[in-house]
Amino acid sequence: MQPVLQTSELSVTQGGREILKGINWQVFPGDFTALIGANGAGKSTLVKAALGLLPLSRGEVRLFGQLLHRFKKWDQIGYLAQNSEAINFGFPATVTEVVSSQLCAATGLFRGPNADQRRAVSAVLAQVGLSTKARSLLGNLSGGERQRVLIARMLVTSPQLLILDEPTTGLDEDNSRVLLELLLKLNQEQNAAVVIITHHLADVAGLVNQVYSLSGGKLKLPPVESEGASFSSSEVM
Ligand SMILES: Nc1ncnc2c1ncn2[C@@H]1O[C@H](COP(=O)(O)OP(=O)(O)OP(=O)(O)O)[C@@H](O)[C@H]1O
Repeated sequence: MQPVLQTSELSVTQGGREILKGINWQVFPGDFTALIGANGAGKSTLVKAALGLLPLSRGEVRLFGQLLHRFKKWDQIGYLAQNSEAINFGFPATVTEVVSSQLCAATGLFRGPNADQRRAVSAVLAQVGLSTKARSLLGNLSGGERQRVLIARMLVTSPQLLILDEPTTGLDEDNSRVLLELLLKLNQEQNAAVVIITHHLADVAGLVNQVYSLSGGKLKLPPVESEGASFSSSEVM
């Protein structure tokens, strides 16, 4: 089976310091992976580098088998960055417009969504519990609702690889559970690969089938046995 994400000897240097040191990592269709590690370990750096958002100092990345610089099918990948609060939510757009904007690559920026796309937007807003807010301006939403708009935007293209950087930050207990259940459903029913960066392993322990730990610039499978997750003690080579 071809990995949807593969890094080979990936190294990243930031501010003169080597943050990631020769990381070999593979994510396969159907994987549900947690990426854990202390603050500053380099988790966000790893996923950003894997998505071409940061330069590599060494190594290579393949997405769906393609070298990163040749990869074009970005609608196959959904990425939710950390700290979505940094996004300009004052922009005068409605929830529907923001989610629809993700479909622009298919329709062109100045053409409205077609009937299928409008249905997809409605469906994804229902999935994240925002149907009643479809016409609301972003600026009038709570922090948790904004986070759910970004999640809906990420999901509307039905990506096969979902990467979420601490996605439950700002969500209450109910909405965190709804999001994790939705990710599990996409994983199980559509075989989507999910990578979730989290500091709350207990919240995802029953969902994930592997846990990688980042420490000292290296990626490891931690030596833990847990129900619902298979871990081994080896370092990922
Ligand atoms: N632009 C930058 N210039 C210099 N150093 C940076 C830059 N961006 C990140 N770093 C450093 O890289 C290291 C890894 O940061 P990163 O955000 O990837 O960690 P993280 O594991 O995601 O942390 P957290 O759990 O706190 O989100 C940190 O020491 C950070 O200070």
